[in-house]
Amino acid sequence: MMRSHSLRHLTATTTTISSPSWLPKFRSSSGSALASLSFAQNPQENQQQQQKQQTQQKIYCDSSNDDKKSDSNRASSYFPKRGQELELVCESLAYKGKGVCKVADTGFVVLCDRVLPGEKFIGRVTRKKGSYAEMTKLKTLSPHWDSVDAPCEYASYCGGCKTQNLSYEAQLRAKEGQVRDLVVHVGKFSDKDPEFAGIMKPIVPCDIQFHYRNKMEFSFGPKRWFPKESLPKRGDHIENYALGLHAPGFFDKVLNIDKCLLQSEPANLVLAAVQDYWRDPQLGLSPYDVHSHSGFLKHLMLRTGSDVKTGLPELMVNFVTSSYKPELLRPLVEKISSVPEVVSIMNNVNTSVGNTSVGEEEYTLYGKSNITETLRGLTFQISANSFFQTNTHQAEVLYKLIEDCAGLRGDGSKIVLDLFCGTGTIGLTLARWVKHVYGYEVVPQAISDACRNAKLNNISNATFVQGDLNKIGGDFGNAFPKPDIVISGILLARFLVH
Ligand SMILES: C[S@@+](CC[C@H](N)C(=O)[O-])C[C@H]1O[C@@H](n2cnc3c(N)ncnc32)[C@H](O)[C@@H]1O
Repeated sequence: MMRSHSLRHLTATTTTISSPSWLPKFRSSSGSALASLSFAQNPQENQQQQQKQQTQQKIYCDSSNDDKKSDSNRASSYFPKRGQELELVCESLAYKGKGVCKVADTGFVVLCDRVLPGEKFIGRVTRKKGSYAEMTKLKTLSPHWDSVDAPCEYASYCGGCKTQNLSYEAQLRAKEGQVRDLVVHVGKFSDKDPEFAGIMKPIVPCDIQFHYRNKMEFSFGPKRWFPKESLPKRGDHIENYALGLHAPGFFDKVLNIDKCLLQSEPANLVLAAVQDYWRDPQLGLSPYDVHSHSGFLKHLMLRTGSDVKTGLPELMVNFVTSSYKPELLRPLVEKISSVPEVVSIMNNVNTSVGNTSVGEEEYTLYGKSNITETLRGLTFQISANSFFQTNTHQAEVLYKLIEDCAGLRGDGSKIVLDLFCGTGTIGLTLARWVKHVYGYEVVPQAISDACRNAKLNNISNATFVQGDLNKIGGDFGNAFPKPDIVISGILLARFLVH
């Protein structure tokens, strides 16, 4: 890792955006000052697991270059037909949790949802996508390694979680593989480079695997979606309407759920209270239909923060509706406000036909218009549409890691540039150690949150500027002194290399 006088790029997450023209301005002269943070690798790889992987590779992967060449030749001439059934073995997990499989003898790549590394299964080809195909799983023939019982009753078909039946250690390894692939193939770093370990940090597992999410968004829908294996039988009583999470890959299919293991217990109490009441015909509430664009209730967003003084959870409930009709929501608001943790009930009105939850107008129906959270000893006010790291517990760990990687000596001499700063949380947690923080972000509300949060924490050495970083000109760097540390919360690894 570079010493503090050279420029560092700290990457909290990696995402594809094009490299803007101004970036070279901020590259260090040595060109290698990179501290990329990755939540991706378990350093204590279990030996047995490695053996399993090696065995599996022998069976399913071609490792020699010659084999790869002939594989790609065979793959280019082979294409499975739509509807064709194939017996495959999942080799690894791709981004978003799809299983990567190769058709025997051809090397042709097929992606399949809900299969896990090592699992042998029969699947049906659903569509062609460029040089690969997608399929759905029909039947598992032999289970994957590291199989565990998923604690959530909806896990096998809910779009919210895809790998709950894979042990946490295996999930970490899969994520590590994905980040490594990005860093190597997109970022063009060599994992053979002795300095690679300094570029891609080892994964830091989270101590809590459930009830960690501080924000969940559920959708309302006119019809409940059922997976094939649990379709209702003739004569079954089926409640109308749905409130829950989407079926994987479908914006218009809502799986009704009463409880989500990702969110806090108080958030589950609110979800249960809404489920219990919103269908009451006397309320006259209707779910929004994404096809006919009729109906009132679009989304239910639940955010959990904590009271700064007591540390106890505090909750924001945000109803996203297609029009402003507060009288329709009043009975629900009365019921939900009786949950002691609820301190804020908001209404975002979104009249567009899109599925987004950010309203053109926002109203406070009960209590305050934001909730609070504490991070690295600072207090943050979070409004309905503010970006805030969704795992507060792990954000604490991540931000500590950023502080450590930045190697700040606390002499107040450094300039920090916090790109894609959201509500400014990373920059603000560093502000106490540096001369000045400059934050850039496209969402105006996030910028006003950042400014408010700076004030709230008596931080005066931070400047936040609203703007689209994809559209800035060559004079961008004139707006602030040459930075010593560049943080980018949304970044393509390639960005960092050249
Ligand atoms: C993943 S969030 C990270 C926020 C912050 N760095 C943090 O860790 O809390 C990414 C942020 O990038 C912002 N963003 C996305 N595209 C942008 C662009 N073209 N210009 C400026 N900001 C952008 C988003 O609005 C969002 O707040």
